[in-house]
Parts: sequence; C-alpha cells; structure tokens
Amino acid sequence: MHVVVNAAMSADGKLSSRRREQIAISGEADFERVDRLRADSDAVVVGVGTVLADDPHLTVKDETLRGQRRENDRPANPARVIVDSSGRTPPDAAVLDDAATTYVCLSEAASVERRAALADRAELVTAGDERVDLLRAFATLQEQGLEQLMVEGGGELIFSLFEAGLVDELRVFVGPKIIGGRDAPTLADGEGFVADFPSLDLESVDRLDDGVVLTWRVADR
Ligand SMILES: NC(=O)c1ccc[n+]([C@@H]2O[C@H](COP(=O)([O-])OP(=O)(O)OC[C@H]3O[C@@H](n4cnc5c(N)ncnc54)[C@H](O)[C@@H]3O)[C@@H](O)[C@H]2O)c1
Ligand SMILES: Nc1nc(=O)c(N)c(NC[C@H](O)[C@H](O)[C@H](O)COP(=O)(O)O)[nH]1
Repeated sequence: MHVVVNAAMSADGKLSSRRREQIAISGEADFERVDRLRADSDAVVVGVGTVLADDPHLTVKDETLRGQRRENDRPANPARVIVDSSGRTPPDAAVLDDAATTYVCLSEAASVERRAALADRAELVTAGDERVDLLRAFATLQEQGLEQLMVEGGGELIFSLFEAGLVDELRVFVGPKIIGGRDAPTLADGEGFVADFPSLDLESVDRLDDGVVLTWRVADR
C-alpha cells in the first residue's frame, strides 16, 4: 500500500479558518493537479470532520480522466473512505451517493442505529474500540484491493496517520494567504509530537500560480 497525503494550506499552515469554513487557498491549476492525483488513486480518504465541514464529493471531475480509468478496467471514480469513529456521517452526505463505492471506517463505539443508517449506502469497516484503529482499518482496505491511497484531510486525521507511521508521501500546496487563528485547523493537529518527529525528504518544489507545491517523502523512523 502507498499512502499520499495531499492538502492546500495557507502560507501560515492553516487548512481553513477557525470557523472551519472552506477557503479558496489554491486556484484552478491546483484543483486540476488534485483531480489527476484522485484519478491515479484507488481510494480518496477523509476524516468525518471534513465531511461535516465541507460535504465533499471526492470524485474525479475531468471526463477524460474518468474515461482513461474505464479503459484500464478501473471504476470511473476511485473508492471513497471516511474515517468516522461513531458514525456521524450524515446519510445524505454527497460522499455516500452512487458515484463510487464508499467505505466508512467505524470503531466499536458506533451504535447499531448509526450503523443501520449507513449500511445500505456504504461498506462498513470496524476497527478499534473508541477511535478508528488506522493500522487495522487500512489493512482491511488493502485486503479489498485498495493499494494507492490519497488522503485529503483534515488535520486531525493527517496527524493520526503520521503517528501510526502510515504516510509515505506528503504533497502540499502552500498558497498566498494568511488565515491565522490558534483554533484554525492546521496540516497536522491532534495531540502533536513531542519526540520522534516524523522527518521528510524533499523531493520537488513546483511553482503553481502564486503558490508552491512541495512534495516530500516520509523518511523511515
Ligand atoms: N485545505 C485543505 O486541503 C483541506 C482538506 C480537508 C479538510 N480541510 C479542512 O479541515 C477541517 C476538518 O478537519 P478536522 O481536523 O476537523 O477533521 P478530520 O477530517 O481530520 O476528521 C477528524 C475526525 O475523524 C474521526 N477519527 C476517527 N478515528 C480517528 C483517528 N484515529 N484519528 C483522527 N481522527 C479520527 C474523529 O471523529 C475526528 O474528529 C475543515 O475545516 C476542512 O475545511 C481542509
Ligand atoms: N486543492 C484545494 N485547494 C483549496 O484551496 C482547498 N480549500 C481545498 N480543500 C480540499 C477539500 O477537501 C475540498 O473539500 C475538496 O476538494 C472538495 O472535493 P469535491 O469537489 O467535492 O469533490 N483543496
């Protein structure tokens, strides 16, 4: 399995404002880059915080890219994966429509009622007691044939994936805005590290519009 984390952040490292409202950090060229990355992936992964904040669809937007996937005997869109301990994903979320297979990764804490509300729209994966055990959940996804994973946020999930040692690559668009705010989501939130910080090897730096795309490989720990 190969896991790429992709995000757009402001020059001060924020993913959105303290209101958790989506902000146009990047422009058209970056959305096209993200679309190509989605098209190259077997699944696009987000945390439930992102579903609740943005209601993303997580599909490939370019018809030519969807057509190329079909020619290669792949579904037009990659699968979608939501990491959602207690099953808070709204049943009418865009990510649960029939444009692609959706997996909802739950913990044992998800109630029978929440499971029932999601069961006919998604494949349910259970791993972990209170929170989703990401190592186990990702192993189950791999058993389903999902090898190339792209993670689109948010900051809580991205931190946990680094903590679990599951990230192979980080691609981040750094855009020409200051969002500020100590409560605004950043690229990696959660508890934060105090030692054994994951370190990164810089692979490429590409200017895009008035920002820059940084590609890093995660060094072995
Ligand atoms: N700029 C970007 O590229 C970008 C991309 C995605 C999201 N965002 C922004 O990020 C914000 C949402 O991020 P967030 O950090 O609140 O939520 P998130 O999407 O990271 O989801 C976190 C939630 O996932 C669940 N979860 C279950 N198991 C977990 C585990 N082991 N580790 C971590 N989480 C686990 C928990 O319910 C947790 O609250 C929104 O404001 C959204 O607009 C920005
Ligand atoms: N590339 C990028 N630049 C940004 O400035 C920004 N705010 C995001 N945010 C990513 C976020 O996850 C979006 O919600 C999805 O890109 C929506 O995906 P859909 O179009 O619904 O498929 N992404």
